[in-house]
Amino acid sequence: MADAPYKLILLRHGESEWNAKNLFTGWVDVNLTEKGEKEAVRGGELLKDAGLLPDVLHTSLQKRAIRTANLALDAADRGWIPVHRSWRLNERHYGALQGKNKAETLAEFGEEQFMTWRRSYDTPPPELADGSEFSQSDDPRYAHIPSELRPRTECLKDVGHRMLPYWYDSIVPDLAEGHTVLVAAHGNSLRALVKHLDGISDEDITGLNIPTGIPLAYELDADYNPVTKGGTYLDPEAAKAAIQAVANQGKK
Ligand SMILES: O=C(O)[C@@H](CO)OP(=O)(O)O
Repeated sequence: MADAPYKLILLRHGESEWNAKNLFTGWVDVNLTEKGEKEAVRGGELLKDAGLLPDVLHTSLQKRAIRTANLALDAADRGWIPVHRSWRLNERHYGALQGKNKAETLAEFGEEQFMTWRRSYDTPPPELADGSEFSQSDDPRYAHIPSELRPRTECLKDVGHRMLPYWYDSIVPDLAEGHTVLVAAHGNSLRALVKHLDGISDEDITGLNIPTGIPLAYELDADYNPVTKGGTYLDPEAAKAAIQAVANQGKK
């Protein structure tokens, strides 16, 4: 289609071990649960059924996104496509909340503070000390990032700042070449990308949640703006229920 030349698919990883335990995760590199693996396979089947076959994959450096992409692409028989990975697609660094239980945090600090940390645009949680058991300060996959750029906590605004250079420098050039691009990433790195694509305000982004394992397809016009705001979930009914479940996290 001439007026919608570019195809982009966003995929949040399937349920992780720490999603299942209701823990703030961020940069901690947890694996998928069995349910998460099934969600990833189903995500790939949805791509195949829709005839939306990725030509190139971009992922974070975290195994829940990497494994989700691999399982989904295998299910769509596209495990062979080229892949690029970047820390810039990682989940938001959750600072000192990493490893903490969401329900306990809500009970300890109250709903306003909890939601400010979880969903406000520009208030990060307290920093996580280097050397903490939940810190990635010694993780070799991040050794190339200069210390002053390596996050110790992030709000969504910070995620946008570190993610968007990757969008412009690495993902847009693949779209420009006519590739159908799959981005396998995380709840908050994808919220930052959707905010940018759909032009969502700092206030309204607090209400946006991304479900696990359900592909969100965008057709983009010549200026890389969505033809349909918000894109299209390939399983809209399942997405609706799963979005509500993410929004309610902690409140159980
Ligand atoms: O814990 C996290 O890293 C994220 C995603 O699972 O949680 P939340 O949806 O609360 O931002």
